[in-house]
Amino acid sequence: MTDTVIDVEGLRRGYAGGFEAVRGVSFSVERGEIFALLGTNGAGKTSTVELLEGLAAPTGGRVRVFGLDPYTRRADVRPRTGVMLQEGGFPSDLTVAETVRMWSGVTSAARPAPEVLELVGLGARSAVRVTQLSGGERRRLDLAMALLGRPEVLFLDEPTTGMDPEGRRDTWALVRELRAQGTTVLLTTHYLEEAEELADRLGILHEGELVLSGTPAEVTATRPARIRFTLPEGMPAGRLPLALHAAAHGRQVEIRTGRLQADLGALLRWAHDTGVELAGLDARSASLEEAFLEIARDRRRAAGRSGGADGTTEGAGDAADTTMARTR
Ligand SMILES: Nc1ncnc2c1ncn2[C@@H]1O[C@H](COP(=O)(O)OP(=O)(O)OP(=O)(O)O)[C@@H](O)[C@H]1O
Repeated sequence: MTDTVIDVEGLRRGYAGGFEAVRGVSFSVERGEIFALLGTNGAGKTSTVELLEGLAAPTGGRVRVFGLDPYTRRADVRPRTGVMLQEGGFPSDLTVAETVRMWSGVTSAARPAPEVLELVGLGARSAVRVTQLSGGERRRLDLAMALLGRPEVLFLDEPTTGMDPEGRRDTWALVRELRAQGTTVLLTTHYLEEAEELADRLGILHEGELVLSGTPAEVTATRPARIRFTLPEGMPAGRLPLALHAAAHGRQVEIRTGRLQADLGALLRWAHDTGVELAGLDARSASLEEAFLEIARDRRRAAGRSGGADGTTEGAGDAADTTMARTR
């Protein structure tokens, strides 16, 4: 049986002045799932997450966390959630341990300071003043605060920005460990590799609309795979099997296909039968990064076609049509 922890339906957020940053977003997150919200700068990620955190009331639609309205029932919802904001804003004259203790005072059933600092890899830095921490270490401290109350739901807004590769890997391992213990995680990130590594499902926001969502594999499957190779000298690309739509630049060939296995099979059979060696043969599915960039480009192009001077993408086609079945 599923246990829906976050449920968002037709969510809208308009700001004073009339700008609508979130335009009818719907998705749900099950207990123990990691859901990533992706989008370019200004896509509406933070505006959405703030509504889930109960920091503001939506101007339209509905959000439920544990079946409760996080804005009107903030007192019930907040103690069960952990929030890692983009800017923690700690008093910088305190040490790391003092900062944790200060926060513990306003957190019910807080983890002991040494435990939470060990969790985020700051155990050895507890006596250091916050002002002396590196950017990545501050993000770890932000994460420590979010974990202090053993939350059932963790909101992570760009958690690894500023971290070095090791810090990022450590944080990913920790987030996976938390998921294994049943924590539900809603993550926003600019790092597509991070979403690919962590997310069970993800949603791509563009100008306030959720244009695509699904598992990372489902999202990348909406984009063509690519086969690349170099033909031998004197072998024209026109000799390739007709079914393969190849773009050739000299001897370098690139085939874009929605049927990777079938086309790769046909290519290899042809190469075998004709005795042609395909130098540097490389066949791969689209990466999440490619899918993300193409979706943003398609949407911009579609908006241009529909003449939406205000940037709206109402009715703008192809990417929206590929929305996955589990988007609600
Ligand atoms: N208080 C506000 N008043 C008016 N407009 C706002 C306000 N806060 C955000 N916006 C606008 O709403 C849009 C979405 O902003 P938001 O911060 O949610 O995007 P984001 O996807 O989180 O971006 P980023 O990746 O840069 O953090 C932007 O165009 C932003 O300028």
